[in-house]
This record gives sequence, structure tokens and C-alpha cells, in this order.
Amino acid sequence: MDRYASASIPTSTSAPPYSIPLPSGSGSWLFTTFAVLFTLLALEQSVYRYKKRHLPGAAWTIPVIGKFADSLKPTMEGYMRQWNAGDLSAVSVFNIFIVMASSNEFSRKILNSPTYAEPCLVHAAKQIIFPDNWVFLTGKEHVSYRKALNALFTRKALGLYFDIQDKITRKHFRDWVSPDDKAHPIMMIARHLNMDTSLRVFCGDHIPEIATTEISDKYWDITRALELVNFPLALPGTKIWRAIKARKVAFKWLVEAAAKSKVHMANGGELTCMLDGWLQTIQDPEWKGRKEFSDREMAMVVFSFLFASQDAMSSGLIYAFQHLADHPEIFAKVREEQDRVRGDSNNPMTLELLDNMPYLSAVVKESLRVKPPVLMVPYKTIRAFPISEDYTVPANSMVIPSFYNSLQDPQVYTNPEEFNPARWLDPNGTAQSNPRNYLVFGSGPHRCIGIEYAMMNIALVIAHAVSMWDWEHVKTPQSEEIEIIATIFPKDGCHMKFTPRAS
Ligand code: HEM
Repeated sequence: MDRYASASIPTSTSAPPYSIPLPSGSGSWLFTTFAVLFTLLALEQSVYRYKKRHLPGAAWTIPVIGKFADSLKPTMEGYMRQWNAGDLSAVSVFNIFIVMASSNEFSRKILNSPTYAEPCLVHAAKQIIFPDNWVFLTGKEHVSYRKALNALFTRKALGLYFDIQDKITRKHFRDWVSPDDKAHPIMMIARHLNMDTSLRVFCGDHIPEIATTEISDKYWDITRALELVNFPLALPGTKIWRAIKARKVAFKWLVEAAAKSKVHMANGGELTCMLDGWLQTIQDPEWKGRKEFSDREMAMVVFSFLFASQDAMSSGLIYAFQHLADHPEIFAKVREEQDRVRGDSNNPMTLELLDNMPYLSAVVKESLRVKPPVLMVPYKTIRAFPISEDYTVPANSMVIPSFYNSLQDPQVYTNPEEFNPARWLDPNGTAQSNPRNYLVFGSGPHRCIGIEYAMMNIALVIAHAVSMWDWEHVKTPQSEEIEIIATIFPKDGCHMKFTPRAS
């Protein structure tokens, strides 16, 4: 048997030049396996270093998994270290090369360069909300699909949703007053309120009560799977596997709701929800866009809204409670405005009333700035992206604009950590004159479609709670710590005690 294999290192004179002795039989296999592994690992490091070039970030990547452990348990401190390392910095997870952008300039550039980068959301998104969901469309196709969906967020449509939000919030609030005179975490009840509100706004009574409870309970499995990069296979027991099971339950109800809405509208029914409004719009003879959407397509759109909103809205709501409870002087101003503009808290809220509550709107805007629910949005490069004069992000990399530094920029927001709604009331102040820094809802062609909806819903919930109750936030050592589960939450779930208003 030939005991020599060709290689580039010269050895003894008895051997052919440029060859090294190799063991025989199973030893030879072992040697080959090691050689291949060594070459692959060396290649992995070279590719990482070649792509990273001079960007800050670990000089070497952990073989195969890279920074997977960090992405499983992300911390605010870890992200801040990464963002503060440089306006652009590099990291690798499962050999996905990732460039993080932390400055306003680079983050906006990524969001506004659709020819170079498109959203890929988190790794599991396509498995959970279907690869053919409209949110994954790009270019002209995306623009035209989104244009049609804008009809679901007109002022008239928002007026209908506001009525529904008002009723659902009052219904849930009956159970929020502390029955035992103790504080309780509001994390899960706020999520449930939000899910019920969303499903009623989107599907009205075309979805039964039992479905809202079932979807709300199962949705946590979807939230848990929204890590930046997951274990790649949806094997039984994995987070993605559980999320897909939860999606199947939710999606079945949404498809049924779309079918019921079609029957309802075909029979000349009243407008009761977003699905009804959508059908009415596309049946209008004046409507120039597409006129047919299958039940599945409509359900996918509704599911994309749930997916985009459930965690972000819950985070926004919970922090609005925490911020207001911790600032009694600001709470008092919100209450004063409510009493003055609305009078009795039993009076329903309307969009017109909300227009006359600038202080409440400033509170919502500021709360979202101080604790932005979405810290970043993963995009991927579709071609080499010359993002700066001295760095080009390679094609097929993940490139992640982050919003935190823009929202905490001391040049724009004096004392950026301070919760100060008044900064939004001065039309000539730096906050108002730098709208480009307010990246809470992203920027560019994929900017959040539900901005007005989201802001008005948080405002409504807060307005009712301020008018009806006195609040107490029982602080714990974890109140100021941030838990990152898709979006951000106070680690203790925000312990609140609500009691009927004394005065
Ligand atoms: C406080 C609540 C919310 C926050 C902080 C938030 C934030 C965001 C952000 C950061 C993006 C990515 C933007 C980009 O890539 O430039 C986004 C996209 C999106 N949001 Fe929201 N969002 C919220 C509520 C909602 C609601 C209530 C809905 C629907 C009713 C919604 C629907 C969407 C959709 C569909 C997209 C993708 C748009 C596209 O790709 O064209 N969001 N949101």
C-alpha cells in the first residue's frame, strides 16, 4: 500500500520529494478526517477575518457556532458593548457573518438602501409566518402590496379600530384592579389585553372568544423563538418547532375568520373589523388595485400584523405604565389633561378627543424613545454593500441597523436617559427638529405600517388607567433590568397595584 500522500512539505530523502509519511488503515482515515477538519476550521477563520477586515469585533470566531451562546441569552449590556465598539462592528453566528450598525447615519443608510439590503427579520421568521408572506416581498412588488394595505390604516379605519380598542380595554380592566390589595406583575395581563385587542380589531366577531384565549396562550411559544439566529433545524422540542405548532393553531382560526368575513360582507353586513373594511375597500368600483385575495392570503396579512405587533405593543404598554408610575408629577399632568378634555372617564375616547391631548401623545412618544421595544431589525445584503468609504459589507451577510444609540443621542435628546415628555412639546426643540433620530418604528420602505395604530392604542390604555385608578409601582431589584425576549421588558414583569381613583 502506498504509505505516502502528496503534500507540500518535504520530508526524508527516502521518500519522494514533497511528500510526508501517513499512517495506514484506520489511522489514515483518522488523519484525513483531522486534516479536513483542520482545513475547514482554518478556512472558517480566514473567511471571517477576510470579511471583517478592520471592523471592531472578536479577532477570531468560535468554531462553527460563533457567538450563538450570546444570541441565546442576549443582554442589554452585551448589545451596548457591541454598539459602542464602533459605528460598524462585526460578529459571526453559525457562520452567518453579521455587521451591526449603531450610528444614526449607518442605521438609516441600511434601512433606506433597498437595492443593497432587504429585511430578513429574525432567523425563524420565514418558518413561522410562511416564506410567501407579503412582508418578505421586495422592490416594486413590496411597494404595490403595501400600498394596498395602507387602505387598512386610513383615519376612517383607525376610528373604527379605536372604538373596538376602547371596549376591549374597558372589558379587561375590570380584572386589573387588585383584588387582594397587592401588586402583581402586569407582563402577562398586558400581553393578553393586547392580543385580545388586536384579534378583535383585525377579525371582530369572526373569531370566537375561545380562539382569542387559545391564540394568546400559545403565542408565548412564538415569542420565545424570536432569537436573532436559532438552532437551524426545527427538530421536535426546539423553540422553532414549538413556535410552528403555535402558529398552526392561530392560523387555522385566522383563515376561518377571513372566510366568515367574506360571507358577512357578501350578505351586506355592517363593518365590524379590519377584514370587513378590507373587503369593502377592494369591492369598491373606484378601487384600482387587486380585487381578489384568498382566505389564506388575508390570514397571512393578519398574521403578519400580529407577528409584528404583539411583542412590540406589549413592551410599549408595560414600559408606559412603569414610566408614568415612577413619575408622579407627569402622571398628574396626564390626569389633569384627561379631566379637562374628556371629563368623566366613562365617556368613550374618540380620535377627535385624542387629537386634543398633546401631553398624552408626548408621553407615549417619550416612553417609546426611552425604552424602544424594537432595538434593531435584521436585514441581509443582496449584493456587496459599500456602506462607508472604507468598508463594503459582503453579499449575503446579515446587516443589523440598531436604534438605541440614535434614540439616546445626547445632541438631540438632552439628558437622554431622562423620561421627559415636555421635550416633544417644544416645536423648535432639538427632539422635534431631528425626526431622523426617532427610529422607534424604523425608516424607509419597510417602516412600520402600524405607527398611528400603535401610538393611539397605547395612549388609549394609559388614558383609561390614569383616569380610573390610582397606581403604585412596587419596585424590585429587577425593575430597572432589561429582559430581551424579542422585544424588551422590565425583568420583574412590572409589579403594579391599581386601586379605584380616590379623588
Ligand atoms: C409599539 C409598537 C410597534 C413598534 C415599536 C413597531 C416597530 C416596527 C419596526 C422597528 C419595524 C421595522 C421597520 C423597518 O424595517 O424599517 C416594523 C415593521 C412593521 N410593523 Fe411595526 N411596530 C409596532 C406596532 C405595529 C403594529 C400595531 C402593526 C400592525 C397593526 C405593525 C405592523 C408592522 C409591519 C407589517 C411591519 C413590516 C412593514 C414592511 O415590511 O413593509 N407594527 N415595526
